[in-house]
Amino acid sequence: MLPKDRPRATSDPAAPTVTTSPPRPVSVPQCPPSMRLPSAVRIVEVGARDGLQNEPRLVDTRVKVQLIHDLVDAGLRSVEVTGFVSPKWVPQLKDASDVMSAVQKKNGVTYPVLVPNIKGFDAALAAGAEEIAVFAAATETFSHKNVNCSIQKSLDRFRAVITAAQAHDIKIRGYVSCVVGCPYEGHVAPEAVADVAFKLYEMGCYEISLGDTIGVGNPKSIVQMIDAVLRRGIPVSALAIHCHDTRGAALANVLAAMSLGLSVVDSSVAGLGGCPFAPGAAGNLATEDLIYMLQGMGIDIGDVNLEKVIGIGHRICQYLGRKTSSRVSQATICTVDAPESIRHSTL
Ligand SMILES: CC(C)(COP(=O)([O-])OP(=O)([O-])OC[C@H]1O[C@@H](n2cnc3c(N)ncnc32)[C@H](O)[C@@H]1OP(=O)([O-])[O-])[C@@H](O)C(=O)NCCC(=O)NCCSC(=O)C[C@@](C)(O)CC(=O)[O-]
Repeated sequence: MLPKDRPRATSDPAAPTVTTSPPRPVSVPQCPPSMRLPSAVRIVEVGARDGLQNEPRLVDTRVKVQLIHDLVDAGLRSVEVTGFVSPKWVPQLKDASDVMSAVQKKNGVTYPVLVPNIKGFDAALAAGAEEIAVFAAATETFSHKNVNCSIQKSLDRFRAVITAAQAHDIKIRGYVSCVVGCPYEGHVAPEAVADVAFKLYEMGCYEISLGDTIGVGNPKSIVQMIDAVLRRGIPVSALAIHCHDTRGAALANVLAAMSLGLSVVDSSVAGLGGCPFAPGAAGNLATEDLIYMLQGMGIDIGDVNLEKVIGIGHRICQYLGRKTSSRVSQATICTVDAPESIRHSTL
């Protein structure tokens, strides 16, 4: 209100009445509430599976095994190895048994593998898997495109897989794809995600990874979706976030998820990846970028060596003949002449 328009407190009967209310206490500007972020985060590295499954050129089995060994050597403690899926559907992973048998497992590291049905479970078991991941979708069309059946049918298959896995003391992780958007159906209702996530959790998945498969989420839609999942009854400790970086929002989305208490984050070295049945989906959030952010914020991610992960990303990209998607990695190349502290460490 401009001064000339301000109501005048005079005895002029034409003047607007000014009601005087008791003085209000001076309000001190509040600092924005600080985000209640978890003090520790577990990174689930999915580069060897999600990262490579969409590569057009067949990757040599030895290269995959070396990649897995290197990632573990760099300090990552959950490294997804491969998928026991139909080779007709995903030819890149047809060497799943060979990769799994060649991996030299280390104590304290988990090596989950994707399993779509009992056939895949039997093969994973024979290859020595100790943790599997089943994968459902929040939309019918994506479910058909990815696993050739309805959501309900896929859950029925997973029930059989989970029962068999439990009989062998094998841990089961669950994925839900298309948690905010679907390449075929568009917007996805948070409640639809919550339904599928809860069914997987109820069946026995110890952790549910919520996948923004095509990277259309933003911090607001991610929070709304997770909120619906939490309200459905899954504890936050049983949730993980899996963001593809198609539109550059993956890191922001991870931080939004963490602000709700999520402390497990999937990522892929060099940002490799994408689902073959999700057209337009780019790679995952780059592990290098995630490490840089979390270490810089003082969040405990274990003894993970960023420099080593950057090196692994460069090597696998060189092999694949592609450019890394990791911004941290790109920045490291740009600043080769800069002081060591700027090149490699978090500021
Ligand atoms: C589910 C099926 C098998 C159904 O596929 P289908 O064609 O309906 O299966 P089927 O039972 O009719 O079998 C067809 C053929 O595949 C064989 N077969 C059947 N099962 C297996 C198996 N497990 N391992 C090896 N072979 C198998 C089976 O033996 C048969 O061989 P044939 O008799 O014709 O010679 C197929 O659709 C499939 O394998 N889909 C997997 C797709 C996939 O891997 N997608 C990528 C992973 S999901 C993802 O990336 C998203 C995620 C997890 O990262 C999170 C996110 O970002 O959202």
